[in-house]
Order: sequence, then structure tokens, then C-alpha cells
Amino acid sequence: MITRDLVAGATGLLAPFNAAGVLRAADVHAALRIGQLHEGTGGKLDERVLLALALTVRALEGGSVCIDPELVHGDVFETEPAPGAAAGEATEQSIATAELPWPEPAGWLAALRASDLVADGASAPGGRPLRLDGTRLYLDRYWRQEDRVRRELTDRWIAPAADLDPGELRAGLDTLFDGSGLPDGVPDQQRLAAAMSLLGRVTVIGGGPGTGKTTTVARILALLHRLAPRTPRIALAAPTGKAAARLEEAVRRAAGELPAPFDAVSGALTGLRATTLHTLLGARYRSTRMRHHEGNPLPHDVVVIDEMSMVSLTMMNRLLTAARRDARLILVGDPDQLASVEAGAVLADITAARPAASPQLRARVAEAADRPAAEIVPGQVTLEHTWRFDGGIDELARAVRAGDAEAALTRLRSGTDRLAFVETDRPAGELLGTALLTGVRERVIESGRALVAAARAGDAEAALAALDRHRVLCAHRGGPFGVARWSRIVEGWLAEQITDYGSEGEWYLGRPLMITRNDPEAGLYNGDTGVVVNTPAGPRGAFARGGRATLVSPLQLDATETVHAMTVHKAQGSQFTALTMIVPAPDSPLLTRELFYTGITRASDHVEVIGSAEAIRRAIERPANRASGLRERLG
Ligand SMILES: Nc1ncnc2c1ncn2[C@@H]1O[C@H](COP(=O)(O)OP(=O)(O)OP(=O)(O)O)[C@@H](O)[C@H]1O
Repeated sequence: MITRDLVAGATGLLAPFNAAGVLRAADVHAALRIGQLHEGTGGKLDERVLLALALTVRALEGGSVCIDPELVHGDVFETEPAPGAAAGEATEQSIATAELPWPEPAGWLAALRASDLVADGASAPGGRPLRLDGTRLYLDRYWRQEDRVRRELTDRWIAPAADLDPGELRAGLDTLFDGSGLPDGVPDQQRLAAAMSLLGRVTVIGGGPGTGKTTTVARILALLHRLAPRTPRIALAAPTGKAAARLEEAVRRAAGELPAPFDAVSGALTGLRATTLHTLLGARYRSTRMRHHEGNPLPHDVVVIDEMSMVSLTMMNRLLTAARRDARLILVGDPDQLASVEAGAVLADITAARPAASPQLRARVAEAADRPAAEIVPGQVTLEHTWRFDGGIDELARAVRAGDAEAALTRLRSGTDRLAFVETDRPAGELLGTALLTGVRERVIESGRALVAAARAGDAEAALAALDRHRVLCAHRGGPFGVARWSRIVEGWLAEQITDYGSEGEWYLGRPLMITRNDPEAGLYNGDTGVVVNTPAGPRGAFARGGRATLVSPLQLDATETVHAMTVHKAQGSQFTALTMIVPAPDSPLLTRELFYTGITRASDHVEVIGSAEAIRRAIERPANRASGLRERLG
């Protein structure tokens, strides 16, 4: 069912786009409000300008920071679940847009250029709601953010970081990055990443799971501790609480593995705490202003941000304006994962850009990394070699990343002990009781039993470990392939197999929880997961913090839901031993390469995919297409 949230005042071109569901009520209202202000100043608005304005507002919702009037008719628009639909039953659908009265692009652009609502070109003065840059149309606020991010990155890429002794640097790199373990002829990208991060001011270290990103970061920090004239002040952060906890743990593990003489600084690195990016920047309750900004910069000499794919344009702008110009910024992530919930695709844009290099910095990096200068792209390194054996998950991920659907399907069907493929186009409701769900049912029961046993025994750490043993991941929240349906199925299996399951009431022991609203005071963030465990004081929510369990009273847990299954979006930044990925129907607008890739790469040991070959092919062949100008503007 398509939602048509009709606006009475939508006239002209706005009306058919609103009726089709391409424009939501909020988009139309925003356009009308700005249009009325404009008419108040005596102008007469071209309906094509109003349409472009409403579409630009709408695009933000889909993650794009701008629209291109020449291309926007080809974008995929999706409905929102219908208001009033039964909870968990509604699902997003694609909207057919071919029949809509799209304005002819050349005339549309000309109308925009002539409009008083539009600042035309990068050098035009501000003060107008829209900005046209080439053929890209932005809300001016987002254009300014993108422009600031571009300037901050290019300025920082050009200037080298504070000097380190070149001889000592080379010797340190020789010890920590000796290339052992790499196949013959494979260049040591970890060494290159380290050289770049130490010599430059901003470095993006990209790579898939297990490519040694965190290990590299820990070694970079160890080198800085040894080589910098004074002990560096280091910040570790990630977009979500879960990702921050993982970063902290991974740095601690990698610090513990440092060879002599760097093991002398492991203590300093082991003591580092990671926070969310919001906390680092000083987010305040009910305020969008951060405590740290240009006028009150972060004090740190080194800022490491992990899971950068989840960082939006707005957040990147905040980070770059808050970090000192002379600080070293190390930005880590997997550019092939889903982009941020809010608009922008910052990591993917930066890693696809080829900015101009400072010849001096390039020569220094080449010398320290032992690589030809021509191979150095300023400020970015991709790690390719996978260090973790995962028996086929990595090869599946590589095929997905490369957009090779047939290779991915062959991998999935190969039947290794790490990959399982339940090939079906039927939703779970129709598969209950059949052999097709045997694998997922067994995993759910096995991990559920361990979870409940640990929770009842009051062993919070064992319960948290059991919680991450297996997870069901879906694309949608609602609908036949969604989280709500799967949660009921999982709960049914657990109730059937575990004696007295859920008998303690709302806060039953072993109840898996997910936080749905940030609570900085309790240190809990939207998407964090935990489990209810037994304590002498009664049931408590246990959450992983700094490698240990923190216990929170149910009284403090007012924004939680039970998490027997979760969306891939919510699972980003987490890792599970095993997972079952539910692939929706082929026409799902959420089905993209990034979604499928992010889903399957959340598992360390076992991936089971339930879905049709057709839907998987569709996903792999459809990369998410977020409109942004950053990639091109970075050069
Ligand atoms: N140069 C290396 N030589 C040998 N082992 C390595 C090397 N680099 C990393 N490893 C090992 O590979 C594994 C994965 O490394 P690491 O956790 O740093 O990867 P990652 O890219 O951060 O992974 P993820 O994204 O999954 O968190 C670790 O066990 C680590 O010890």
C-alpha cells in the first residue's frame, strides 16, 4: 500500500509529486513556507523552482545532500510505512516515477539560475535558501557544510604534521611493519598507512573486516608515543557506543601484542578510553551545538575515529571544525558499508577522490614507507590483505564489493562450513515448521540457552558474550521479511525450548535489549545492546563498556526494546560470531549492495543467508547512489 499524505495547499507541480508519494507532506510544507516568504518580498515563484526545493528537502531524507535536476527523475523513491498500519506490518516500497511530469532539465536549470531563491555558483553570495553548484542543487546550509569539509581536508592534506626525526621514524616502521606474513610481491599498505598518518595531518585508512586497521592504529599510536617530543594527547571515538567499545577493546588487544621496544608504551595505550563522537565533541542535551568547535577546539594531538562510514556530512563538518589544525586526524572505516543515517557519504567520497598532493609530503611518505612516490595518494590508504581466516566470508564479501553477483552466489552455494544459503523467495511466515529454517532455529536456540543460563546465574560477562553469538538481521523493520515478524518467530522458538522462558515478567532474565534513545548520563546510546541479568539487587540491564559489563537499573532504562532480531542499519558497528541475514523481496527499495555487504560482514565465523538468488543479484547490482558533490570537489 502506498502512503499518500496529501497536502491541501500543494498546487502546480507539487500536487502530482505529492500524490505519487515522491514528496511527503513535510517536503511540500517546507517548500511552501519558503515560497510564501519569497512571495512576501514581491516575487513570483516558478513552480519548477518550488518542485526543486521540495525535492532537495526530500533528498536529505534519502541521504543525498543535493539533487541534480538532470538526473533526479532516475532516483529511487520509497514510501514510508503507512501511518496507522499495524505495528511491524508496514514496509517500504518503491514508487513508480516514470509517469510524473518531470520538468525538462535544461529549462529547469535555467529557471533555477534565474530564481531569487537560488545562489548561482560557488562564488555567489549566500543568504538564499538554495545554491546551485554546476548542475547540483543544495539547500545552502548543506552546500556550506560540504564546502567547509572540502576546504578543511585540502588544507590539512597540503600541510605536513609536526616534524618527527626521519631516521627514528624509519627505524620504528622497520620494526613494527616488516612485511612478514604478506604474500610475495604484495605491498605493505599498513606501513604506508602508518607513514602517512605520522607525516600528514589527516589520513583515511580504509579496508574491509580483518584487514588490520585497528592493529595499524595501535602501532601508529605506539610510534608517536616513542617519537613525539611530548606524550601525545589521544582521542579515540566512533559514531556509536557499540563501535566505540569495540575500538577500545581492539586497541587494547593490539597494544598488548606490540613487540619490544614498543611494548614499553602498551600500558599507556591499554589505558585509553573510547567514546562516541557525540561525546568527544561535547554534545549537549537537547542542543545541536557542540561544546567543541572552532572557538573551543579539542585539546588532542591525535584524533582517531573508527567506523567512519557512519559519519554524516554534518558530523564530519563538526569534527573538522573542532579538531585543531595541527592535530593528526586518523579516520578509519570500510567505505563499502552503508553510509550514515543522516545525509552524506563522506567516507566513500573521500576514498574515491584523488586530491592533488604536496610534492614534499609525498616524497617524505614515499621515503618512510619504502614505496615509489607515484603510488602515494595523499591522505588515504586502503588495506587489502585479510589477516583473519574466515573460511569464505571474506571471499563472499569481496565478490559483493566488486559487484560480481554470480561469483557471490557461487560462493554462497559452495556449502563451506562458514557459509549457508537457504534459497527461497518465501517469507518466514510460510517457512515455519519446514526444514528450511532448521539452521537458524538451531542457532537461535543454542545461543538463547547460553544467554538465559548466564543471565539467570548472574554472570553478566558470559551473558554479553552469549548475546553476540548469533543475531538475525533484516533489511526492514516491518513487513513479511522484517524485524517485527522475525522477533516473534525467535521468541516463539525460545519460549518453546527454554523452561520458564520469560516467566519473570517485563524484565525477564536473558531478555535481549536495545537502547532506542541516547542517554549520555547513563552512557547509553541509541542502538546499544545489552541483556537483563540476575543480581542480588534484582534484575539489571548489563551493557558492555570498556571490556567489562556495566549494570543499569530498569528504572533508568525507559527507552528500550527487545532485540531478538535487528535491522542491518542498527547492527552497523557491531560484530557477531554467527548471523542469519534475511534478504527481502527483490523489489525492496532498501535492497542495495551496501546493505547486503554490511549485513554479511557483521559475522566473524558463520553467515547464513535466507533469500532468493534474484533478490541477492538485485542487491549486488544496485550500489546505493547518494548524491553529493564532495567526491568531485575534492579532486
Ligand atoms: N601485519 C599483521 N601481521 C599479522 N597479523 C596481523 C597483522 N595485522 C593485523 N593482524 C591480525 O589480524 C586480525 C585482524 O586485525 P584488526 O583487528 O586490526 O583488523 P580490523 O581491520 O581492525 O578488523 P575489523 O574491521 O573487523 O575490526 C587480528 O587478529 C590481528 O592481530
